[in-house]
Amino acid sequence: MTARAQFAKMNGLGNEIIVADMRGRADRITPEAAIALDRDPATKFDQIMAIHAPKTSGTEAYIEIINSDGTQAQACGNGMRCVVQAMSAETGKRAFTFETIAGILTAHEHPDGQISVDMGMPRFDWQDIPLAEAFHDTRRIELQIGPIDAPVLHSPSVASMGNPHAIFWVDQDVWTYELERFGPLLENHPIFPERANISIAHVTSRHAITLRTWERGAGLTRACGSAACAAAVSAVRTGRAERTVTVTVPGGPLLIEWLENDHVVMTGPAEWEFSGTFDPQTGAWQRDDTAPSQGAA
Ligand SMILES: N[C@@H](CCC[C@H](N)C(=O)O)C(=O)O
Repeated sequence: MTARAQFAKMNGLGNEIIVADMRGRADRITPEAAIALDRDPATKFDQIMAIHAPKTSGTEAYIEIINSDGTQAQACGNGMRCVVQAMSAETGKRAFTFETIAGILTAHEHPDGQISVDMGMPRFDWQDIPLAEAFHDTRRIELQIGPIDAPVLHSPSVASMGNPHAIFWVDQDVWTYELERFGPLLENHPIFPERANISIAHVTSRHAITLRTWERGAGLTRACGSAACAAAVSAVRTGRAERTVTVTVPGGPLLIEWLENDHVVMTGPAEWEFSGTFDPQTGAWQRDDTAPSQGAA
């Protein structure tokens, strides 16, 4: 049996996150372990943020992001806030530089506990998202769902925040749409060769957007930070909003700022729930404060 790794079950506005400490280990979390942890109601999650030893000098850690279906993601804004809170509690530091598969990013914790993450520069070229065919204006692409002559959702903006996003604009309450039905169909639509995160956005003022997201590899979520960033920049590109906007997701509000240097900064909270240890091969786990009987496998 593999030596157990420490983890913290956390959330970022209800985006369910497991922060796993994989530093000093040669092994990785297997897709089977991720799926087993997700299957257990106590550890059900949207993403695992696996903290590995740094690969590049000047960075605190290399962060691997794993969706609940066991696949990898390039970005996770809410998860990154959880990593910052966990590492800030461990080290007393407030500012961090991390590396992910998508590159280097910085983040810091404010005195009031809110955490800002520099999510980097958005990309809009169809090859970068990526799309399966050329669309030279990604503010609005041809894609619809529902009856051909009366689509329920249509003409999304698409953007990459390191990971692929499609934003469908609607004029009414985002809760009136069956995202759980349309999400999986759109996530796996052939136009998205690497699948996509699918959001429904209602712009309620030039500084406010309401958003729901079906996450690639994880499904319906109470919050998706990179989707909030993708919606904010797409709202600016389509003339719907200003560069500073509050994006309200089911879990609460996120402040998104698209800076003049093209970087997108997301600010919001993170919350610790409980800690434990787990086996990165199988997903068998145990709470720190309970007897050894608890946990999967
Ligand atoms: N919850 C995340 C995004 C997670 C990644 C996504 N499911 C993907 O595969 O791209 C966030 O807060 O950004």
